Amino acid sequence: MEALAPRALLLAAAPRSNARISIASRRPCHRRIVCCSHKRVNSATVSLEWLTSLVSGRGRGETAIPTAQVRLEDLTKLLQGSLFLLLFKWMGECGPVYRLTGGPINFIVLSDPAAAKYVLKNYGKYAKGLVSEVAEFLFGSGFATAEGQIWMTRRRAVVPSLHRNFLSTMVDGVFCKCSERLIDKLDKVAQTGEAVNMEAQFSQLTLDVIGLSVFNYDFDALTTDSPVIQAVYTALKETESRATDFVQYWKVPLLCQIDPRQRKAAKAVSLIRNTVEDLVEKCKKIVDTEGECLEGEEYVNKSDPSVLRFLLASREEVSSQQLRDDLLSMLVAGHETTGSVLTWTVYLLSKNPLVLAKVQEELDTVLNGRKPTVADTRELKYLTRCINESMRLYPHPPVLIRRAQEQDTLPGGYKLERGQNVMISVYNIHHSPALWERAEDFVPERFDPDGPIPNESNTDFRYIPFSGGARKCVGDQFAMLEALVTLAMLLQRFELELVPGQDIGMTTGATIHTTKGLFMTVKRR
Ligand code: HEM
Repeated sequence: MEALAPRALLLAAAPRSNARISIASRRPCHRRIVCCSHKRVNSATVSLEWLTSLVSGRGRGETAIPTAQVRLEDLTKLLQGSLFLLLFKWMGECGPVYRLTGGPINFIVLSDPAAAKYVLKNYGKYAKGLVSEVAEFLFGSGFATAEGQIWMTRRRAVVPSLHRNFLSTMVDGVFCKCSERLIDKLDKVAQTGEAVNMEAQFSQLTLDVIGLSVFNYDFDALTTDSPVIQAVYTALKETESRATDFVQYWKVPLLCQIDPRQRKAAKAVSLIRNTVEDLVEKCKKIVDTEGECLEGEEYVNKSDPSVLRFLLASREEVSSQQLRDDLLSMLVAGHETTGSVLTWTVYLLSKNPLVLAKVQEELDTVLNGRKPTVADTRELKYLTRCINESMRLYPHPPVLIRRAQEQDTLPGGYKLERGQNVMISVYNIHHSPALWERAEDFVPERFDPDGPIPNESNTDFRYIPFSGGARKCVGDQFAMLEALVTLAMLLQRFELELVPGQDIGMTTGATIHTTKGLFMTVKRR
């Protein structure tokens, strides 16, 4: 949820027509960002060391933390919205702990599992901070970004709704149902031989899944192309932008009414909120007419096992607005994340035919053409490792953000001031050659299929696709089952081949997206 397009860095680095920037070899001008006395020069030869050296004197006692050098050639990646790739490059230059700064931006970037573990396990000392502030316009007081007491109470209320009994009901009632819908759609495509954008299909499928599971509402996005998908994407992009805007102009209501970006974001948020509100109202009416519902394990056996129904049935007192914001949190957090996991897993499998063949052999042995049950998913060990490995290579989101609530010292002796923003680069940790053999290769076997499912605890925070500590993902089991069932159904039925000649670039919209889609041809097996 927190991947960043560093607008302030971008603006600071962009060679504007009247930009006054200094040449690397000259003494840096120690005034604020737009320094004044240096001549304009050919942008191609300009280094931006001045930008980073501006703050080299900042924060006494932090000298042990090197500062990343932002250069002009970094602009392309910044413009493509793939800051996380630059964070990786800077890790190579600066090591696993460094400072990233420019204009109002000042982050300590962590690519070290011990430091990440420390920060994630010390929620309280390290709050969500910046993320909560910039995402408030979307999530309101929803528990995905709320802090302190609200977060604690609401997380406690929601977690039982994702009980394993709930998940087993979901496998057939929702995951298989939505996958069948996708299969029907792909069957038609297979007959025409046309290429299909699988990224878009997975985004639609996961919206249908989260709609049914959280609200018992069928968006039917696979058939009708719901506007909610674009709205969620727009709102998350706006969250990213706000995290790195030079001037927080969006705090001024009048400017929000004028600025096209803000108007677009406001429209998107209002669409999402209205949708959630309608669904809550509908469900309330049903619950009222049925009288008191059952809770917990008994409850999930009822015909509507949605999270909303569970929360309405619970004895926990909650305002309508808080309920709506919590559900919105789940809708947004649970949609694109799983969609992106499906996209990149299918991409990786299509690039690794031997791995794909092994997956299909496992599917044929375990399922023999059947739909998977919960028990079957436990036997799909190799496919599970493919998903685990896909989330290592493509973590969603690629960075996590926290803010130090007090002065502190990280493992390794790195001192942080109170209020310091921290970026944990999950992408860097997952790609670090110091931590992984053949770090850039897709090797599902690196996680023993007969061993435990990799997580933050059994890898000592080398593997953290669902984060760790108190704010760890609440939907991790849900997401893994959803991905397993979808891929099992899809890959036993179809051969998916990448359309040749595509440039599958990466960008972020909280999760890692492709830049132009993932076009594939589909053939029945
Ligand atoms: C493979 C898919 C998914 C991935 C990779 C993923 C990843 C994450 C990560 C990394 C966090 C923690 C962020 C942080 O530490 O700052 C998180 C939080 C969260 N996720 Fe997921 N998630 C996935 C699926 C889901 C699903 C399906 C749901 C809902 C059913 C969900 C609901 C949430 C919520 C509500 C939070 C906030 C928890 C809190 O702050 O207490 N996620 N997710």
